[in-house]
Amino acid sequence: MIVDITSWKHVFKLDPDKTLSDEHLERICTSGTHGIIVGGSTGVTYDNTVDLLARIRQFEVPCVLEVSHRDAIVPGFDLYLIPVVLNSKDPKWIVGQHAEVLKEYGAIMDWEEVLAEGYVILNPDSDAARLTNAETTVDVQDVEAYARIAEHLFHMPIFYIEYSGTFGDMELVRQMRRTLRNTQLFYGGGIDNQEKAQAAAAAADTIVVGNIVYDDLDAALQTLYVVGLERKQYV
Ligand SMILES: CC(C)=CCC/C(C)=C/CC/C(C)=C/CC/C(C)=C/CC/C(C)=C/CC/C(C)=C/CC/C(C)=C/COP(=O)(O)OP(=O)(O)O
Ligand SMILES: O=P(O)(O)OC[C@@H](O)CO
Ligand SMILES: [Mg+2]
Repeated sequence: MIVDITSWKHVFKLDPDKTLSDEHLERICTSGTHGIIVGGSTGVTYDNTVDLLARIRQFEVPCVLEVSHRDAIVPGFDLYLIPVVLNSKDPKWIVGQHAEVLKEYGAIMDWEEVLAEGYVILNPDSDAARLTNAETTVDVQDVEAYARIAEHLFHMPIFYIEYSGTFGDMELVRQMRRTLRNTQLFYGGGIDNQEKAQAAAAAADTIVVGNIVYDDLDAALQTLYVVGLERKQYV
């Protein structure tokens, strides 16, 4: 199944490197969220990705892989999201890793199942920022330029403002929504209650809820209400 992400308002991001009980996984997957992104910046392996995919596949929710490591490209996901870190100071995270992988898979890939994500990583204290050597000292004009590069130069379907681990600047997110025409705006980082979910959902097209799933599942499920998703039996 190839999923249509353009209607996604809310997704959970599950990290193969973290532990989630069967009961909690069921509550997430049957919550009414529009999709599950499997991904993380560190500790993601082929084995822990296969394991998480198999567990999620017990449920009907769309499940996509956000590729973060070449050794963890697992067949069987509905779609593959490929991060391109536009504010990285190291080309390895913009095209380098990608070129290495495409030397191996390029000729046999089904491009219909792959979407590029133009990332801007803005929390300097996150693993993702450290790993990719992201330039996080940026202003609204810088981020706007990245948004235009993503949409108009690279024709990327997704522009992702990433504050992983902390709640970001919603005025900046709103401004990027005004700047983008067709590219879909993802926001992720620090959404850990209804109020923050409401603010992020008002600013971005799609909100991504990650860490709170592991820290406080009930709070994670509360983030669904504000995007108008149905209350399910476990909430
Ligand atoms: C055989 C088969 C199934 C083929 C399918 C086709 C396919 C998918 C081919 C791959 C094509 C391709 C071009 C792949 C690129 C491979 C690659 C390794 C790219 C590099 C990606 C990248 C820039 C990774 C850096 C880390 C990053 C930005 C990850 C994104 C997710 C993210 C920020 C998670 C946050 O992590 P988390 O741990 O939750 O947060 P903290 O930072 O706070 O810890
Ligand atoms: O884990 P949090 O801070 O919710 O961030 C979600 C997601 O954007 C991480 O890639
Ligand atoms: Mg991590």
